[in-house]
Amino acid sequence: MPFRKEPPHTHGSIAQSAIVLVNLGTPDAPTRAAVKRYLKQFLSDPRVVEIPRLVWWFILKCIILPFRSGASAKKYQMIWTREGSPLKVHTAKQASLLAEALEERGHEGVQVRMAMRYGSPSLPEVLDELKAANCDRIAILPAYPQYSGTTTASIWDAVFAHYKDVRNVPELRLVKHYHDHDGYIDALHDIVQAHWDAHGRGGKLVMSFHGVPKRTLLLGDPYYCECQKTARLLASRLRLAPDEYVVTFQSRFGKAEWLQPYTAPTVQALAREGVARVDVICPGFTSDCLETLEEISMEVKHDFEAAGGKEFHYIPCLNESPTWIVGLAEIAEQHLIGWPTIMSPSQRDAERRDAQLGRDHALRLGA
Ligand SMILES: C=CC1=C(C)c2cc3[nH]c(cc4nc(cc5[nH]c(cc1n2)c(C)c5CCC(=O)O)C(CCC(=O)O)=C4C)c(C)c3C=C
Ligand SMILES: [Fe+2]
Ligand SMILES: [Fe+2]
Repeated sequence: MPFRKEPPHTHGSIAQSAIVLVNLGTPDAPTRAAVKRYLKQFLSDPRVVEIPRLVWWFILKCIILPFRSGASAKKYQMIWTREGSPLKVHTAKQASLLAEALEERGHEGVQVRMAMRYGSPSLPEVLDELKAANCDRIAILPAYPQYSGTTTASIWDAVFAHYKDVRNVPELRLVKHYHDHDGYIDALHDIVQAHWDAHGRGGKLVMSFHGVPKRTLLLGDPYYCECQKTARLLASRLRLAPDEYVVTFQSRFGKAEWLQPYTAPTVQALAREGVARVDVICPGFTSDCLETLEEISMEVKHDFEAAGGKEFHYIPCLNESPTWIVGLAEIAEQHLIGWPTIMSPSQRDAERRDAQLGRDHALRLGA
């Protein structure tokens, strides 16, 4: 197999470390054409839709893309901001705040980038850019706290596919999950507590996670269990009794059964049982996006009120909350261990001397 052309190895150059914060992706614009392009790439991923390729290709091309693209574009128009899609805006800010936080914690020269699994900036372009910046150690940090084959592993597929025809592959670290990490749970706790301090407290805390087909759980995907563990840890940090919170799953796609209970029917049932106020948080989303700002804050709110509920409080995602940036830095730091990102001045001098020796050696070789 031919390998991609790359510049000759530079003897004696000082390799850098990098972190890539990878999120799902989002359309480039809230238009039918852009949403169609995005959905086509997303829904063609065999990790996301597992039905036989030819059958799915037909359904996607003839039914899903023609009908869903326009409807989804209208939803994106409702949440779009002047800076762009909320998912991308928050992920970009998180990446830049993470770089600052790592620097404050004494890490030198760690390049932090955001990338999207679908859409832009794409993983391949970001990984190429890091290669050009001489990054020979890369930690891939998915924006998903809970591992799922449908999301996390799909990022890994894209990373492996990218390096398949690269000769000099960097050292890679893949963060699998952080659903039970103290920094993540603390950040969730602070967001809920701040909301309660400002707006009082409802009768029930609904923790709504993105769903996946139930079949994936039966076939070994740990996603459901990781969501349950996050919920349990958050409830315990908030000192909630079991009857004070409920775990639900949203965003069902297609006709198959997904993880249950579904969010919308659950809040409707709560309203009918006389729960006047619900507080809803989406702990599996680290950035606000279409699924939280439109589906939860608009559609599910409407369902709750139509069933007789009085007050629907949506609690925002972690976004750029200060405790979350600390949490992200702690998670990143655990995966930087052993990489020379913190050096004493004498270690730094030794590294520079060694690089010079490498360059002298290269000159003697005529390289
Ligand atoms: C948080 C983790 C996510 C999992 C798990 C997940 C699985 C999953 N999603 C779909 C189908 C769609 N998801 C869509 C949007 C969307 N999904 C996530 C996250 C997870 N998805 C996010 C963050 C977003 C929002 C993106 C944004 O631009 O804001 C969409 C597109 C929107 C729409 O048309 O409704 C689809 C479709 C499947 C099939 C799946 C698992 C099998
Ligand atoms: Fe999704
Ligand atoms: Fe949705």
